[in-house]
Amino acid sequence: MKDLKNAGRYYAHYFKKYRLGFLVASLMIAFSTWCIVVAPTYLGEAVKELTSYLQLWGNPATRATANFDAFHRTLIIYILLYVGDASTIFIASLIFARISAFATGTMRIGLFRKMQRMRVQYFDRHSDGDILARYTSDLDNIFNAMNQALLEVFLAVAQFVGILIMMFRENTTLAWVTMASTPIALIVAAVVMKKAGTAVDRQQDDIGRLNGYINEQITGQKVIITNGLQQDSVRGFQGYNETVRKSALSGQIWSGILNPLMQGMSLLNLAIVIFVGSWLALSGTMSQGAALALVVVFVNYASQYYQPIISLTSLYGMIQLAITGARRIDEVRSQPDETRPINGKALTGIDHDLVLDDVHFSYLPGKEILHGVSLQVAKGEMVALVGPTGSGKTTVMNLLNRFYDVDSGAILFDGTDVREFDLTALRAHVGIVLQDPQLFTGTIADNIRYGDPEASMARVIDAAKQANIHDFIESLPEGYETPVSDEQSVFSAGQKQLMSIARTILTDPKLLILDEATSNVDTVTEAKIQAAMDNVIAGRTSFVIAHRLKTILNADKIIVLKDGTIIEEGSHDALLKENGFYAELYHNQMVFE
Ligand SMILES: Nc1ncnc2c1ncn2[C@@H]1O[C@H](COP(=O)(O)OP(=O)(O)OP(=O)(O)O)[C@@H](O)[C@H]1O
Repeated sequence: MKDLKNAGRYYAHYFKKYRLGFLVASLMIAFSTWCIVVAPTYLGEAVKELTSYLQLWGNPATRATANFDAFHRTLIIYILLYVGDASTIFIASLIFARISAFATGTMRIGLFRKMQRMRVQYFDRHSDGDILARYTSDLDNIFNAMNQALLEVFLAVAQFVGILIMMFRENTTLAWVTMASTPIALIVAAVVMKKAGTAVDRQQDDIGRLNGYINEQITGQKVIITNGLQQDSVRGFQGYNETVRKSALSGQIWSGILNPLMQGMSLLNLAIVIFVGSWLALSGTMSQGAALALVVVFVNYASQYYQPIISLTSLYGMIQLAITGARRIDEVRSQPDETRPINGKALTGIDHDLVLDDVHFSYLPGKEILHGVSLQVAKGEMVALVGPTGSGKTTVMNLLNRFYDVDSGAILFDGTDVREFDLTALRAHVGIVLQDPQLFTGTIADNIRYGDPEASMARVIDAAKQANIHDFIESLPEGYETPVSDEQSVFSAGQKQLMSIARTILTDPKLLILDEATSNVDTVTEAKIQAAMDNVIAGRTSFVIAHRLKTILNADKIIVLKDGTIIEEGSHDALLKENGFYAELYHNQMVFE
């Protein structure tokens, strides 16, 4: 029920722009409903005309006066009513198709815009597949439901009300007889729908697990091949596949049972109406023609009466998926945006120092990761963060750039808390080279000027030269215009890393953060990356997160983090002299280098 209310609110938000379209479509539906519920009375009328014609024709005295004029007129009106019904439904369906296409388009762009404003935390806590599914299957489910179900729901409700009104106008007794079985039908429908809903939910969960398994096996394919685990992989798949088969079958049985069940009830109802109608006709209170006409009219109504219920139940699955889709997209919409200070201060650079003052931080409540980290970095200094895995190095980086905010303490640029700066200005001055470099669809030049799309070609080339990647780019047949796509990248990890360093150099950041930039590359590329890093670091205040200590020997200050606390701090030589944790780490590594 809560889901339904939320979905109602969600759709109302997107539909309010299309009020006029809804009004016109509603008028069309009202007219079509009027046509469809009034038509049976004309059929009854035609039967009456035909009976009276036959009576006149059967009597030689009146045979000359018998004619088909009235019968034909009534039949023409009857046909026109169906033409009116079909054409207005056609127009209404075009209007709904238009509204659906525009509304889902707006939802998609709204979702995309929202993603750009949201906190990094959301992306850290949700898998890529889950986020992608909101753009694909959830929005598709919403579109399908809007496109197909919206018109049907409007029509079903209007027709149901229309048929009820007309039946009571025509004959109260037969109207009650037609309606008598409704409570039983509704109870049956509710029970089956509940069963079907549970089965479909289980089916979707099982499909989700199957997809997760496939995704994992595709990503880990090389590990599977090198360990000769192909057969095990197939066996694992069979298990998931079997579960999906079973739950899909159960889902299909419960969903499929509803329609024939309702059709059966509708036929039973029809038989009862014909029986009672004929009994009423034979009881002699009406003329023969009127009695026959009444039976014809009610046979029509009784066969239409269940149609709205049948179409609503057959749309149930689709509507359920759209409600779930709305819940999942609304969940994204209701995520908090990044906190941006009102009238945030401008940041032009770091003139004196950068200070972390007793910083405490936790990703999850009650699980503190950084326990009172304090350090000072003078302008232009290079600081290296080292420490065992999970010690909090990347977390410090996340705070400098305000991907997350501290729980207590502060990060100060020239004495000003980072939370007071305009967020865009802050990010413009903080350059990050990530461990896993990201390339975007476009050309190499586009990728290098990604942070400043207006940058001239001369600046692009200059950045590439500083990043030691210019010669490689020039050696390509299309040079800087070589197409790039992260998905089908033909570049090595090192080449991607160098392009990403060039991208950072081009934005000329005042604070630079390099996260493990030399992992996973050969020694020649490592030397190139090291040289590129030296170029980009020169004269800039910078943090380097490194596992390979050889790359940070010339750091002005090395900070050793362990379990979220700084345990040692100083230059490489000073720390070696201290002969503590860093010295041990360094000597251990040198054995393998
Ligand atoms: N988004 C997150 N949500 C919850 N906990 C997180 C999140 N990111 C990191 N952590 C936890 O915070 C701790 C510090 O992680 P962090 O990534 O800062 O370590 P690290 O020193 O950079 O490690 P590594 O050298 O392996 O990259 C770890 O225990 C990790 O499990």
